[in-house]
Amino acid sequence: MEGDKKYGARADGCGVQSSAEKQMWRCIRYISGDIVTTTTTMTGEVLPKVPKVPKVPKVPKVPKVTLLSSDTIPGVGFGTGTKHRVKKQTDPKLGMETIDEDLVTVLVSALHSGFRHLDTAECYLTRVEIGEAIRRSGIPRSEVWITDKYDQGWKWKGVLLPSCTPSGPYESLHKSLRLMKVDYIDLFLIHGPYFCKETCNITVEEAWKQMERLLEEGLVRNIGVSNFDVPLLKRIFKICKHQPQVDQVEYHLYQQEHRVVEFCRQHKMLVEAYAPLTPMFSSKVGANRPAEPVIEELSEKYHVQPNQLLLRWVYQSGVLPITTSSNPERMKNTFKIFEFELEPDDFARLKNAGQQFKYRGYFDNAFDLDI
Ligand SMILES: NC(=O)C1=CN([C@@H]2O[C@H](COP(=O)(O)OP(=O)(O)OC[C@H]3O[C@@H](n4cnc5c(N)ncnc54)[C@H](OP(=O)(O)O)[C@@H]3O)[C@@H](O)[C@H]2O)C=CC1
Ligand SMILES: O=C1Nc2ccccc2C1=O
Repeated sequence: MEGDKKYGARADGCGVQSSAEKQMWRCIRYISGDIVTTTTTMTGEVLPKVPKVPKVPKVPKVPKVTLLSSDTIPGVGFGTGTKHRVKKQTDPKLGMETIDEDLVTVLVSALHSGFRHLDTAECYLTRVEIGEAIRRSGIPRSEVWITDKYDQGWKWKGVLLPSCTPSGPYESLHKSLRLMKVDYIDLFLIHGPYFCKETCNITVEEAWKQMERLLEEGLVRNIGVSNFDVPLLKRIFKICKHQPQVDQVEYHLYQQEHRVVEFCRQHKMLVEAYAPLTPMFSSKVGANRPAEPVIEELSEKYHVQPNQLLLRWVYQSGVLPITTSSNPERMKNTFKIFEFELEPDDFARLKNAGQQFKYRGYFDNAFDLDI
């Protein structure tokens, strides 16, 4: 038809497309979030360069752990707190809404190494990178488990820091969905135990009711806590309609958290371990600590590196490790932990050696060290 010749092909593929029409369709695809390589609009406006969606590499199979809710969570998590949090909080060019490109690169690398479980929190300021990295990785959102945390404010080394969302978890989660550009979170935790007038205006019971509302509205798939000792867990159990699925705590050879682990086992809650590699760092725990020779001997016996031995010990004790690294080789070598098993005697030797020394890197004023 005459008209078709003049204006080129239609979007349904009939005839020949004019360059203006091609550019219009690229432009529409760009605006709708579809990733294309064009850098200019029809009017010549320069768009930011957007990388093509990469091919998702084949990755090792990671076992999943079943929660009381019946949801299954990948057996090792990749954290965006600690070193990543410090960078985001201290670089004046970065902030809650500003993307740290280096962290997005780290996260895409972690996803392409095989991690399908990412850990963030309101106060890490890394929510924005989590959402961006998942989109750039080419991995469907539904295949990645996101854990996020409500910031109830902190008492940290004698300094009082107020909550980022004084009205509670409900507001925090809505902020999170906007920053990540996702429509649900897999697991939402109350980050810490500091419910007091100086840090936030709500009680832990009020916060839990807001968590339950988020669950009932389908905006979060699971709810839980972090850094909660038994007395605080009992307060939740006293008032809850939906019980916590998870308690994320510091857990490693030198901090075995017997009381919390026992309570969680009784209530079918999963314990997650942050800072699982702590015994490797003499800068933290000091030199010549009792587990050192055992870690060395058993790393040789199992032909693994100390980080793999420590992560395996955590996993084999029924606790899900959350680790992190900026180094792609270290990311990849994490998955070796699912390829070997510590013999019961070796597991016990590590456990017993660890119990000869106590070290807590976080929140020593919130826990009783006399375990
Ligand atoms: N709920 C809470 O209150 C808390 C939660 N968390 C969460 O847990 C996550 C993990 O905690 P984190 O203490 O960082 O965990 P880890 O114990 O896994 O320590 C990670 C550190 O170890 C280094 N590392 C990793 N592999 C090796 C190796 N093979 N040899 C030497 N060094 C290595 C990494 O540096 P490199 O990049 O050089 O490899 C990184 O700095 C956090 O990111 C956060 O998401 C953490 C603290 C508190
Ligand atoms: O990753 C973390 N680093 C921290 C330091 C202080 C309080 C909480 C955290 C984290 O969750």
